[in-house]
Amino acid sequence: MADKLKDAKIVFVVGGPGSGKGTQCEKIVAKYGYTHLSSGDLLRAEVASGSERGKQLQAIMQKGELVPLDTVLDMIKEAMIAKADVSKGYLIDGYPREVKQGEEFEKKIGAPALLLYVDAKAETMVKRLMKRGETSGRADDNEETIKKRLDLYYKATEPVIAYYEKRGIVRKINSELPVDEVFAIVEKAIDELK
Ligand SMILES: Nc1nc2c(ncn2[C@@H]2O[C@H](COP(=O)(O)OP(=O)(O)OP(=O)(O)O)[C@@H](O)[C@H]2O)c(=O)[nH]1
Ligand SMILES: O=c1ccn([C@@H]2O[C@H](COP(=O)(O)OP(=O)(O)O)[C@@H](O)[C@H]2O)c(=O)[nH]1
Ligand SMILES: [Mg+2]
Repeated sequence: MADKLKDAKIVFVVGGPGSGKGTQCEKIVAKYGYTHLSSGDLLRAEVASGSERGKQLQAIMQKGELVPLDTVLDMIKEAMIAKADVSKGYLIDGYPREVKQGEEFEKKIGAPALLLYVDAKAETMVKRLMKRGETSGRADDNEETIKKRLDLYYKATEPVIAYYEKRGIVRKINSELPVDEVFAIVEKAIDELK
């Protein structure tokens, strides 16, 4: 376990593609000063750097598949350590994607205090992503890749929620509501942590 991160407050933010994880994380950062680390954003930054590794990642992400576990975990850990002296807590957004990723995270970094489960209907998520795709420039915001991301979410990521539910740290957030109403529920869950 990374020594610097021993006492870090860790929140996993899990939900389907386009469920609103990033939107809620921004609001948590503004109010609580947490450090927001989106696994997808970290991967996209590597792609944008044009590195050899980035090129391999791009091919995987374009297909809506999962990048090897160690790659993502190393990136998250590095980013966490870089903020360890100033961070009030960490939002780990879009991770774990599968139970194994959660187990590895806990071995190498630490245990989450809370899992925010951002929940919206498949139909809602597809609609939001198609709209976002008009302006996001994200190579994976297209109909075909969205479908694959959704399938993988239900198959690989939903079991993560069941896994942490057994530990009693899951708070389910209905993200069908308007953003501010969703955030009011999120606030309650974060406030319970203090
Ligand atoms: N009506 C409504 N729209 C939302 C809400 N949250 C997010 N959206 C919209 O849905 C789209 C996707 O939201 P994101 O926060 O990017 O979703 P995400 O879960 O981070 O998605 P990925 O980056 O694909 O993992 C955005 O264009 C938002 O404007 C919400 O609570 N209500
Ligand atoms: O831990 C992760 C996080 C993301 N990804 C890849 O990055 C893409 C975009 O992830 P993000 O969380 O940004 O968006 P989402 O798929 O939740 O809409 C995914 O489809 C995966 O290909 C991955 O492989 N492992
Ligand atoms: Mg996001």
